[in-house]
Amino acid sequence: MTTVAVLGGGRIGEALLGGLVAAGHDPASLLVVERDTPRADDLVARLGIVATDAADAAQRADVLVVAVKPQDVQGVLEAVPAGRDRVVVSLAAGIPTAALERWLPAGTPVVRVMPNTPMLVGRAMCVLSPGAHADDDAVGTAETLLRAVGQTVRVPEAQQDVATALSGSGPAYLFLVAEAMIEAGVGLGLPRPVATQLVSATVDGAGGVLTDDTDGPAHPGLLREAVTSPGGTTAAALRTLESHGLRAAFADAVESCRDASRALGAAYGG
Ligand SMILES: NC(=O)C1=CN([C@@H]2O[C@H](COP(=O)(O)OP(=O)(O)OC[C@H]3O[C@@H](n4cnc5c(N)ncnc54)[C@H](OP(=O)(O)O)[C@@H]3O)[C@@H](O)[C@H]2O)C=CC1
Ligand SMILES: O=C(O)[C@@H]1CCC=N1
Repeated sequence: MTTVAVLGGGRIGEALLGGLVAAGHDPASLLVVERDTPRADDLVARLGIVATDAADAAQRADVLVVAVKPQDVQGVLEAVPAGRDRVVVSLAAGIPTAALERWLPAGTPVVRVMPNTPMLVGRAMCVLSPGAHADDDAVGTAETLLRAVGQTVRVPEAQQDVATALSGSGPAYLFLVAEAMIEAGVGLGLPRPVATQLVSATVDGAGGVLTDDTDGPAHPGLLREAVTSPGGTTAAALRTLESHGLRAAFADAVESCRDASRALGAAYGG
């Protein structure tokens, strides 16, 4: 079984490790390098994986996953000794493959990936772009790993910033919408557990309908129309949302996110 080492056992590192364990990956082949010792101990206790240091991880791993904050990536990678062949998969927002390659031993195959936290439940969207030394085998290794925890798609690296703004950060937008709906329901008198159940099931169900391609790809506009009876309740709600500029807010938010990712890349020579 492929030995995977995750450098950084924070939120996305845990989502990947937890998703891999849930998908049946042998926990003994999953290594984590996490400088926060209580957190590392907690991951070991809950997931049955192995905590180790960067040198040991680099020696043992077939795939080295970078899951630290963008500003920590250079330090983590420069501590990786040259040695055996391995694929480096970076989950860091904004950091270009050219920068990753500069910080790694010459010729290291690098795959830049924008994942998202639904990894934890096997429903990630992972957007991949290969670096200069990543051949089809290297990209295939990354895809095989990530398909255990969701879907993958390859894009040219120039599209990674927009991908970050849709699928990487996107779960946060949807959680905010869910939170706002729950609070609205509570404000109108529903008990919080009931409001939470109604909204969670609605988000899950709507997602299921949107991704069901039995009759071809679904169109969200048509699905919305199917809920909207002429002169009915949904039309009243949608009119209110449009009057508050919901579409423009999303367009601006996605652009701000794209720009933030682009600025990170620019800071590292991308
Ligand atoms: N969270 C998300 O939804 C997504 C995150 N990403 C990307 O994933 C990366 C990680 O994000 P996230 O998981 O949210 O961040 P976190 O801060 O939750 O996790 C990073 C972890 O790595 C640890 N760490 C940092 N440097 C080292 C080191 N040298 N050795 C060992 N451990 C180290 C940090 O410790 P300490 O707390 O002490 O710094 C922290 O526990 C980022 O680059 C982000 O852009 C991508 C897509 C989605
Ligand atoms: O907010 C961030 O910077 C990271 C990248 C995408 C999701 N979370």
